[in-house]
Amino acid sequence: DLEASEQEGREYIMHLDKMAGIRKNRAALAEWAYTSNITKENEDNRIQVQLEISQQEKLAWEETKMYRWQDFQDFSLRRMFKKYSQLGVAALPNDKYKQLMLSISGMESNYATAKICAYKNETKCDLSLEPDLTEIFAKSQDPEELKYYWVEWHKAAGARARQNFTEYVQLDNEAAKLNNFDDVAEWWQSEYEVPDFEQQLAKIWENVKPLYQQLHAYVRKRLRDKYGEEVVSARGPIPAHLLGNMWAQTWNNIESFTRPYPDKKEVDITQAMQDQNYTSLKMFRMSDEFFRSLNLTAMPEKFWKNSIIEKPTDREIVCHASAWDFYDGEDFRIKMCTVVSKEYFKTVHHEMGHVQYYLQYKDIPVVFRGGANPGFHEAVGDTIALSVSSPKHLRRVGLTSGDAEDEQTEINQLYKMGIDKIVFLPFAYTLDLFRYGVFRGATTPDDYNCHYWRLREELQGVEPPVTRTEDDFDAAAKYHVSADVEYARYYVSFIVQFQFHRALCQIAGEYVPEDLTKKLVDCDIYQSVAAGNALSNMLKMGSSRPWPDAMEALTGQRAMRADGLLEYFRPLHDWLQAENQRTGEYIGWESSNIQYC
Ligand SMILES: C=C(C[SeH])C(=O)N1CCC[C@H]1C(=O)O
Ligand SMILES: [Zn+2]
Repeated sequence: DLEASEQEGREYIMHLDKMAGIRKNRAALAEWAYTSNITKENEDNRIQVQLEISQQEKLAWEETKMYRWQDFQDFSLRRMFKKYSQLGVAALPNDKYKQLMLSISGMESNYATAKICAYKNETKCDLSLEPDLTEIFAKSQDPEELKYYWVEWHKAAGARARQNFTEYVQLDNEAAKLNNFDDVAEWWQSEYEVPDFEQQLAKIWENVKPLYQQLHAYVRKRLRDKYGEEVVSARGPIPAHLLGNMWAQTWNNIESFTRPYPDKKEVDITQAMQDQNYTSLKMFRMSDEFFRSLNLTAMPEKFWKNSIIEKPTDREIVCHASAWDFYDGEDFRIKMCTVVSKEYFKTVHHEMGHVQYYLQYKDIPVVFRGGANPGFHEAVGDTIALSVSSPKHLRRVGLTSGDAEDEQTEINQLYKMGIDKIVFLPFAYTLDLFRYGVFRGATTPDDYNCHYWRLREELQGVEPPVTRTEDDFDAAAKYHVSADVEYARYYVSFIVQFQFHRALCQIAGEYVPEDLTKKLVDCDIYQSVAAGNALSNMLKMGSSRPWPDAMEALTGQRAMRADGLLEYFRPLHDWLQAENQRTGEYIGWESSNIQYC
């Protein structure tokens, strides 16, 4: 009868979940071994382990089909079976599975080991993306030098990945179909468990676009003031290499010469950290201390022992920052090539946020050890970093003596946050709109680069520094495209983190709407146990319930909405509109004169 089989089902699935934890631990260890020491031997071992594990997953998957779990009464039990009823890439036959793994690791190792020759010094050809090119894009204000490095990197990491990427699309789509999806786009979107996910992304963009266009217009004017009409036009897109970042995804490195009130003291914590002899470890210790101040969980001993927080000198590793769960309840790690700078301070918090999520949900079934949706996992660390980057907190930890709060300082602060958070949204939206089109076949290999730049121009209002052709493949010059990592999660994160931040600030008594002494922009939840407990209650849920339930637990809202972000930046939006009116700057952009299709 149903009762007995439901009880049998429970015993079976709990056993299967335990075995799945052992498999995921083994897979993570093999992946860690490869990405922390890129050698052919470690790549072969990783693929060998993945193949063996996929066989075991297939057997487990066959067994789940013996249970009529759809009829079970217990919500969690049904949800566990539902998740285990989806096999994933292991549904591919062995040879195709292996081919898919090889094409992805081919792209990823190319990206991780690509070396560039120095500008005006062709004999020095050992520059890496991290830390070398990252540093150059953060500091250089020479358009020709930036153009050179932009072109070289996109050649080495983008064009060279085109063949592998084309193969990966084909094989990953086959895997999607074996999982009853039309294509990978539908598979990726199923992670968000809402039928109108793509419409929600579009709606949010419509809400944020007016603010972005105002910020874009202001920045273009300030760049034209600096580089001249020849380099930055009055009504066109902004050349992508002048925005302080290889992908123009965040513009915080151009703050020093574009901020609204330049005579106000600049808040440059990179300089302060270097002056105070900060080390990478100190940044990690400070982040850990912030989480502990909220009554959240301290990083365990193994974390400090096993993590790799600086680039090794004796081997090649994947430097792109990552946080790891080894699914045994005690081994959690971060791997990143930290440099003492404001950007990496933010990334440390971002990665520590992932590990805190792992710690909060480590005692629930393995299958539920994930973000309520992928965007939630990306939002935890950033939400904490919104408090850390407040002038109040930076003063508290001695990283800035900054002016007392006045209207101009506040606009400078909101501008600093805006060129990090607002400008990121059209970039993130572009990256997966592009890939949705590729997986759906609307974008074919001979349109890859043309469609990529068309979206970049339409949504971000940026243009390539030089002519592009289909010999190029600029999308893969971004880590997540070369590493098969979905990107809409960051778009979601940059929206929901402001809903989380607002809720936590109210719980901490740091934000009271209409109370000018308790403004959202000044909120710092540091040491608020009440806020920490509320955050913990949401994080402990993992993916055991649909994400609107998790969102409601913390914020009382059940929908992802731009209103948190728009409320936070309201004063900046008003200021930008007035400033662009004053200067007569054209809002928006006409099509580019650079040939890319
Ligand atoms: C830091 C990580 C690892 Se999950 C990352 O990839 N991020 C964090 C913000 C956006 C995105 C990027 O770098 O493109
Ligand atoms: Zn992340």
